[in-house]
Amino acid sequence: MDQTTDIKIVSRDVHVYYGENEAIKGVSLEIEDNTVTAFIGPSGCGKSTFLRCLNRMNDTIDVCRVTGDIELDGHDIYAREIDPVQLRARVGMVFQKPNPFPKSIYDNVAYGPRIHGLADSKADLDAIVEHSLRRAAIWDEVKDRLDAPGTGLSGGQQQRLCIARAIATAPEVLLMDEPCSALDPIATAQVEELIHELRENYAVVIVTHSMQQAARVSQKTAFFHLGLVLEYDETGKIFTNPDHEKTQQYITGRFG
Ligand SMILES: Nc1ncnc2c1ncn2[C@@H]1O[C@H](COP(=O)(O)OP(=O)(O)OP(=O)(O)O)[C@@H](O)[C@H]1O
Repeated sequence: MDQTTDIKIVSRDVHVYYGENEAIKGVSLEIEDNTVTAFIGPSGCGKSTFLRCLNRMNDTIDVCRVTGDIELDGHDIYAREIDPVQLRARVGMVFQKPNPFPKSIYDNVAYGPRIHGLADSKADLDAIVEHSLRRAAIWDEVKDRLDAPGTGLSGGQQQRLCIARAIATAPEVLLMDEPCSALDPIATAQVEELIHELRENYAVVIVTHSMQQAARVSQKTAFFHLGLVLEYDETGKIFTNPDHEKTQQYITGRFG
């Protein structure tokens, strides 16, 4: 069997500054396609900051400055000709708190395809909306009320709607910043199951505070500490036999 995995994103010597504060201090990492990669590490070590570099969400923070290289399929995402809005359609993001637009369920999902001109007709758009909601494992729950407001759904449903919204622009990468932290255990299990399935089509990168979640959903894990990646390996290795003492201390709950 062919064991080679395509590399989707490469970062080289990435540094991130908020004003004078250096939050990321030289991170080089290769993120594989069709793989769930977990970012773990103590609070404030830079996981979200680094995640936001991967689709240039940090551009929206005035004091934030990024140096180094990040390539998606071999192309520099910080190159002058790259439109960050187009980039974010290819590298979608799901946030900690479900944040549906104050629009109908249908329009939440249709929004991205509309602004990116991905549908030629109403039938096309309907098909994209249905496909995205099915892919996000929420179609059966909402198909009879597509005109109802997205904000009226339960927290877990809202998060799956946000995942459907991210999928609707046909991204290649999905970034998830603690996507289950506002969800109850049942909704968390549904989203974790979904993450597992999404790996078939996307490179998924998830920031999580839950060791159990990282162990359950990811194949690769990066351990962040004080703005550096101290260890990056197969998830099984990180959780059973890490190379670094700090990783061992963190996964066994001795700090963080
Ligand atoms: N918008 C911002 N403006 C200024 N400093 C920021 C901003 N966002 C993050 N920082 C700082 O950057 C550092 C890394 O924060 P970041 O949120 O990336 O860490 P994290 O590992 O994701 O933390 P947590 O697990 O608590 O979410 C911290 O020192 C934080 O205070």
